[in-house]
Amino acid sequence: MSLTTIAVEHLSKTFGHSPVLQDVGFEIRAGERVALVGPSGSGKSTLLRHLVGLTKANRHSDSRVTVMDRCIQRRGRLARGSRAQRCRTGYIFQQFNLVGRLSVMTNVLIGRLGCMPRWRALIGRFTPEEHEMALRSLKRVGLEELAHQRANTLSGGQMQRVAIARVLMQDADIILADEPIASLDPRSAREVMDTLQRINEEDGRTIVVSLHQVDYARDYCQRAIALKHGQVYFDGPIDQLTDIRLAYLYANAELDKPHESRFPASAPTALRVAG
Ligand SMILES: Nc1ncnc2c1ncn2[C@@H]1O[C@H](COP(=O)(O)OP(=O)(O)OP(=O)(O)O)[C@@H](O)[C@H]1O
Repeated sequence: MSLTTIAVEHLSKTFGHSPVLQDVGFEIRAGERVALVGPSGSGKSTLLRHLVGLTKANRHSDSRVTVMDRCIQRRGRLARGSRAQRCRTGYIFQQFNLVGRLSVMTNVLIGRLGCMPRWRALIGRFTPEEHEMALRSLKRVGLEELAHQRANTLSGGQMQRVAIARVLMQDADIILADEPIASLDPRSAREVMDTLQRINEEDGRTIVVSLHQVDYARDYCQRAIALKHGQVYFDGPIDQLTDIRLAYLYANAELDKPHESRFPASAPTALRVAG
């Protein structure tokens, strides 16, 4: 397997008459911790959804999304087997998406459904090994003591950590987190980011996390990909996403011109900085 774990080429997406992503391209290596930043509406969620085939690119574009050497979609068509591939990519949402009336343990076990034989998934029968695995996952996010509590009795931060434990059940090599801390208080947000960082460092799982709060990106990620108006505005080490670049990222203006490209420039204003 190559070191590149996610490759996006010429990705364009238009909703109605609104271009949301325009010729986006980048590569992410296995084990990286990448922050996806940019103003509201710049296309962060749309981009993440393309990586798992939940959204398809424009048909007429020459786009391609490859994850762990397997094509997910090409020219706006899902590749055969892309659903199975989804199992290897965990997805965490801002709103946790837990089933509130079920126990924490059952919510975590649900993460295993996509990897089980269909008949067993249909009747929801989990093996003792899967129960053990769920307990281990809960332990890793520091919530094993809450295993039998109903999910809707947890705090937001705890719910998000349960969502991370659920992703661990997939044994996914890649975790995509779409604004996982947007609705959390600062302390819970740190706990969630600490958990993601620990999983990245201990397991080498690749983490791509979209964030509104750039301070968290600076504290927890090595690299930033910044989107502006659906184009890659910056791609490089997080410490080079300077205050002035951030000011321009969030302002209605352009500062940087392409230079020192590590990958083919995907947009006329993209700044790519070699790590
Ligand atoms: N299914 C859809 N149909 C139509 N428009 C959509 C759809 N999904 C997203 N959009 C539009 O695409 C644009 C980008 O949305 P997206 O959610 O990807 O941005 P974002 O950068 O994640 O924003 P935020 O940070 O506010 O979540 C927005 O204008 C949004 O309204």
